[in-house]
Amino acid sequence: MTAGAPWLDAPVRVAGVAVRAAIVDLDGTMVDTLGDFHATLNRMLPEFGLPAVSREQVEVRIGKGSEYLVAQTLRIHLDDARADAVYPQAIESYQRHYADVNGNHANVFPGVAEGLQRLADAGLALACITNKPTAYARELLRLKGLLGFFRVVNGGDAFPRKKPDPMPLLETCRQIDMQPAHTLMVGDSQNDALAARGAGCAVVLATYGYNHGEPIRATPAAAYFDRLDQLELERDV
Ligand SMILES: O=C(O)COP(=O)(O)O
Ligand SMILES: [Mg+2]
Repeated sequence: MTAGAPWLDAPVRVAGVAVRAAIVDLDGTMVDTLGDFHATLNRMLPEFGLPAVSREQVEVRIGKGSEYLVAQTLRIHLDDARADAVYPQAIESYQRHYADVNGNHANVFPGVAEGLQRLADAGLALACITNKPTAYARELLRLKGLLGFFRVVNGGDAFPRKKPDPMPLLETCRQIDMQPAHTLMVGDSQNDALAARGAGCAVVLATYGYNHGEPIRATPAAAYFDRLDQLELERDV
């Protein structure tokens, strides 16, 4: 082994893939934030004279960023023209309420802290990519005691394009000085898998996340996991 940072010298086999870094999604992978999204939307909607939404209605609209969530929620009761007309005020209201709600109705999924510790102990560099705004993502990770695991946290506003575009993964690999081929994407949705495929990263997917209401096993992945700390991991490959 040559001198230098341990992650440059020792690839780790995770779910059969030799990697030196892992990029981990936030909502639906590390933290169950459905309650935060639900509470925020139900503070926003009455301001526009609209009825409350159910958790089920929110769940299938998570994962493509706040803009998509708000635009699609407005369309439950409004036609496209009305929804487009109120959108600018609605997204402003949503972001204001989200800042207040962030983390209050959210829980870390079982096995996540232990799983991140295991990946870090194996020598992997860790980064977080989410479609939620960076400031909210950092605050949520801090509140849940997970921020310290990550060298970088990039939200949906960090780059001109969001997942499923590969840009956030490619830019994050550059920031942490890793090749995409040596970087594993850990996510919960088809969005994460598409971004990973476009970037040339392998992907593993959580079985407990959101995935827009679709069964996750329909999306090709190196592995599917029920708990992050149960991912197959082998050192010194
Ligand atoms: O849709 C969002 O705001 C966040 O979703 P993600 O953390 O799964 O990317
Ligand atoms: Mg997700």
